[in-house]
Amino acid sequence: MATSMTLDDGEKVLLSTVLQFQNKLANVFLTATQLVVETSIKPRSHDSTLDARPAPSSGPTTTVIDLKEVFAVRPERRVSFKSSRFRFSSGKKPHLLAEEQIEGTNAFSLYQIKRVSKHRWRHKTCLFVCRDYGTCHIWMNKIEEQLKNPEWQRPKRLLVFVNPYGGKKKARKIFNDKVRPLFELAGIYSEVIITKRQYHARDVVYDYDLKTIDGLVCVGGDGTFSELLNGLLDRTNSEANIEQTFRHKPLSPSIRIGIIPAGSTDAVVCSMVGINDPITSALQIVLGDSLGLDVTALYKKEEFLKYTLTMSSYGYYGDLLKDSESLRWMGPQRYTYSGAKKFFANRAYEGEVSFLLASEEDSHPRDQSICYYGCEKCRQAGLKSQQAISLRDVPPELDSGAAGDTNSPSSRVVNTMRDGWHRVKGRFCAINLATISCRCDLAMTGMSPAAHLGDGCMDLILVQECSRLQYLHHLLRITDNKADQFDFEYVQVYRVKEFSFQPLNEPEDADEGEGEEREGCGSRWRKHSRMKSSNDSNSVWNCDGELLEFPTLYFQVHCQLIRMFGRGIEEQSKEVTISCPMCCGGYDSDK
Ligand SMILES: Nc1ncnc2c1ncn2[C@@H]1O[C@H](COP(=O)(O)OP(=O)(O)OP(=O)(O)O)[C@@H](O)[C@H]1O
Repeated sequence: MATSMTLDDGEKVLLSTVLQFQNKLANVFLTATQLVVETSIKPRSHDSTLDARPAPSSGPTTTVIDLKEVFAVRPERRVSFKSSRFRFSSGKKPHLLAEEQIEGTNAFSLYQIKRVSKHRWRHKTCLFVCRDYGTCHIWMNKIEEQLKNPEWQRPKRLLVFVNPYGGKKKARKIFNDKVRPLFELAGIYSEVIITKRQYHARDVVYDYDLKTIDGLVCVGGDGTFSELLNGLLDRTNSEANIEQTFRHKPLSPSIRIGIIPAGSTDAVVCSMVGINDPITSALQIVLGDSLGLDVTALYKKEEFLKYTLTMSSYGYYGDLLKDSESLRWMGPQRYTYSGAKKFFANRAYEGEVSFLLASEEDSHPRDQSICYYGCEKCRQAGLKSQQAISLRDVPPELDSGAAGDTNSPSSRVVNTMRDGWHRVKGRFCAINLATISCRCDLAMTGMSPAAHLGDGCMDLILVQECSRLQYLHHLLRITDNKADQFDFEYVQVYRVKEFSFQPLNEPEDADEGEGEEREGCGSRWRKHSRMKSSNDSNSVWNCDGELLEFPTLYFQVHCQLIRMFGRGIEEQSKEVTISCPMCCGGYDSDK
């Protein structure tokens, strides 16, 4: 069975035999990355070992299975090898008529990803029947060996946090019914922690022996993920003696994080996968793909507060969050209710935003280039940030004088300062800063549809004071997949690297000396949600769904600081809906 032949594409054949596939005899060739099945063949009658014929050329009878998308190989019940006696029992599932005269099985199934509509993944099984037990054993072992390809970095041990409190409170069920079976099938051991309180996940991450696991998984919403992210980054910095001072350079953790959506918004998952579907996310973790995500460091003036990843908003979304906090009993509906309430209030807040524009080559939020799987912009940015890691530019001089106006619309003044910083003074209904596109059920293309996952930039969206009707137009466009939500005179959007906001009336610090401090930790971890420094003329910040009640903040984005399990959004046109009753119908993971 072992062979020295190669396929047409030059891949070395590791194993080749005649097997039974879809009730037909087939030449099957295994390489390090593929299983090539050539059907419509007759075995040579004189060949008692049923060794395969020469390498197949691709044609209509050739099926290529990409092993990168296979996550398990499992024995099946024994089946007659003779194709005339190979029959299915009733129904879709290929339960086979067993012939159990010889001990051990002669059949195995491959568990492979299948793409269904709208970025949704499921899995299918492909059954192969061998002539005898020995052949089956050799095939299964050899395939398992290839699935352990170290380049694919598939996790074997995971620490899983399940938040039973977030979203519709279904995280536990989602994990047990939909995720755990897939992890077990893929041979992944998972230690499960059900979170008991706020910051439980963060505290565990801080103390856990991370060397014993290949990744962290959060079954929850953006808030739970944010806790893991912050715990992990704080710990990584602390262990590397990096002080989280103003504009510090955080170190990238070596461990990856995966998210199974079970929250209210699930913006991180939607932006990474294109859909909030627990099975799809579980399958992406199982396959071990990696994705670098930008992370934004957030400072209160010069004091480091935390890292954020989705959206930080002042004005409308800040007020909305504040109002919805006491309505958690309503579940995700609370956001719709508070959203309507704050829309009718139609408040605007006065202040000054300063930002450092991304360079031209970093693209623009309205260039309509969507961040898809294999995104070239993110790849280039990742390379660039690796090279430039030690060549950080000088800190901004926020107080330096204005050097001139750029494209200043009548309603405001945009000043460019000597060091490339821009400044806009005005009254704003909303100031939104999106590190990633922030897709969710209500806004399927996201708050900033062309934002990238790992280009080292944030999209700054400024909505100037406007009428209710005008604001409604803008909001409706966000929920409309095809319309441009930035195409209004009162909306400006910029791609930026750094950003700061100063309200017109700086409130006095009410939280000096308050807040929780974590001992033995490089950084100070405060309970920011308790921090209050607002007054009536100011709004509050909604940072990744957490309320920060003082307005003067500074943000700096770090290119691909965290590595996630996932592959990014696949372009719809490349997705294929596979419907194969012979081998795919039986073991759908969504059953
Ligand atoms: N057992 C628990 N009891 C109370 N709060 C908890 C518990 N476990 C975790 N939490 C907290 O629940 C908060 C909300 O969780 P999460 O973000 O996952 O859900 P969500 O807010 O509904 O979803 P999203 O953030 O996507 O809108 C987190 O900040 C987390 O600290």
